[in-house]
Amino acid sequence: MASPLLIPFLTLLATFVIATTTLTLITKLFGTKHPRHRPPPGPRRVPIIGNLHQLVSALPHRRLRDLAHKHGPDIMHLQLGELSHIVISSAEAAREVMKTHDVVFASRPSILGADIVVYAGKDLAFTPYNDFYRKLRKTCVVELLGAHRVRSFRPIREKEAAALVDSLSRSAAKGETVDVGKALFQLTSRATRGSAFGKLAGDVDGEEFFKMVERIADVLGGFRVSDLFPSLTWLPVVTGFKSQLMEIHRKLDRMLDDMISEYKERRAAAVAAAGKGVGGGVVETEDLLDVLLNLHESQSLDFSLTLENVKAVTLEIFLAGVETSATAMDWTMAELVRDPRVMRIAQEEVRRVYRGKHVVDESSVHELEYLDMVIQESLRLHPPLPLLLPRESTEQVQVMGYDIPPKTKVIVNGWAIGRDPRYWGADAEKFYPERFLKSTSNYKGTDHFDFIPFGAGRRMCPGILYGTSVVKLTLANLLFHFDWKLPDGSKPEDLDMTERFGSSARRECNLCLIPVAYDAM
Ligand code: HEM
Repeated sequence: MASPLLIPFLTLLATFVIATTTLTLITKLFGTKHPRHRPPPGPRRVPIIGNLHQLVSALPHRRLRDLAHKHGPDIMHLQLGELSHIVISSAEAAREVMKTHDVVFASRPSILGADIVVYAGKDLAFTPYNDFYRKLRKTCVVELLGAHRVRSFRPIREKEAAALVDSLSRSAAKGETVDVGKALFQLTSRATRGSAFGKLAGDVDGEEFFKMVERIADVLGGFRVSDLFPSLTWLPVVTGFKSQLMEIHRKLDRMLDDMISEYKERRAAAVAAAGKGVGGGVVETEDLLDVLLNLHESQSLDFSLTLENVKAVTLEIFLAGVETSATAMDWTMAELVRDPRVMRIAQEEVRRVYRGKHVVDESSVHELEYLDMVIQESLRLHPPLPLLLPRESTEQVQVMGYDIPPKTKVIVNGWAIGRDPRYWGADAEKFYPERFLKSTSNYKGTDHFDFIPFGAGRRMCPGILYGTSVVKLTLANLLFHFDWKLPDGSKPEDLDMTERFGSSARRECNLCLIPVAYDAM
């Protein structure tokens, strides 16, 4: 006979076995509701510095592409100092970051240089994604960089392009070699100065201002140890980096204050002359500083645009617009000189469209379709900001099936995506503008995410129209009025295309060429 305890024991045992099996089954079936954290793949890291040592020996966008090939062709995790980063290297992953989860990734991480120099959160490019940012962005897009405003600056662009042609014609007459890269940088600087504060009497030293802007661009470019180890607050102090930033900020702030004072005096005089009394009416807007000061004084926005915002945005237009546009033109000219076939087709087009005219103005630039493809192809191979601008996640999210915690820094390798054979075929590295005849990709970045020189989504560059207008008109002038030769009998294929990484990915060597005047008659 069975022990009286045996039946309850067996019942208990059976219940336990059934319960455990059922629980295991349920966990297996529905376990995805509480998945384990699944980080993106990435190379092994070492204590303290993480993967930082793997970025030192090459240009960051190239090194990141090589690492991504090995460890995560779509998305890769890197620990840079104290900060967790993801690197996006495919169009599919870029779409998830800049479209599917655009709001989650619309913030920018804090960067010491930007915090100190660009008025800590009062600007556009480095401000976190918040209500203030959204309102400022809308104002900039509508009031400063929209089609209407960019059209109003057409005379400035045409004047600067004509001045460059004059100066090159003088060099051509003497058979001189010209530093074309430098000339293009001066042109974008002057055109931006004209649009931003063209009405200044000139007392504010333009040269000095540009030198300061260049210094900021240098301190904002690349990866800074002080940004990667934010807990070491003493580091930028002992290295002198912080005081260097403060000095740049103080100087620029003073220059911007002087500009604003001059503007205010001139505007007050104009208002008084119109018999309206000081501060009584809105002065007709012309340049960007005028527009910003009008918005500041009239309080017509649904947020308060402070004088610090005015200064930050003015500064940022120079920071974001001058070097990027000049770099884009420099690369395009270098590619054209290296490829006489493409140069010939582009020149034939512009010389046909402007036949019989002495001046290449903006009236017919929209007809230059081949030149458009040339510019696109150059931006594909040489995006001036190869890693766009850094972003930061604001909440937990999944990208390509991997878990990304909040406050993860995001690097989008637009350069690698633009050269990826998965989207651009086996000849992805070749300069071949005709590929855009068939391609439906364009730099608006909203379709395929395989060509994003201006970024995409909420943080996309708001200066596309402004930038491409300068680039296209200037190049059309260079191609119409001149043929181009390399100095010292160098061959096109010998042109050095080495890059250097800074605030933008420029060419390492200056582009020195001999202009030969073309007789259009
Ligand atoms: C060929 C010329 C240019 C290129 C290649 C370029 C490229 C870019 C890129 C890649 C970004 C980051 C986008 C992202 O994070 O997704 C950006 C942002 C920005 N760009 Fe441009 N840019 C150019 C010209 C300009 C010009 C002319 C201006 C102004 C006059 C400008 C103003 C800005 C600003 C303010 C931002 C920050 C936007 C934000 O964070 O909301 N850019 N640009």
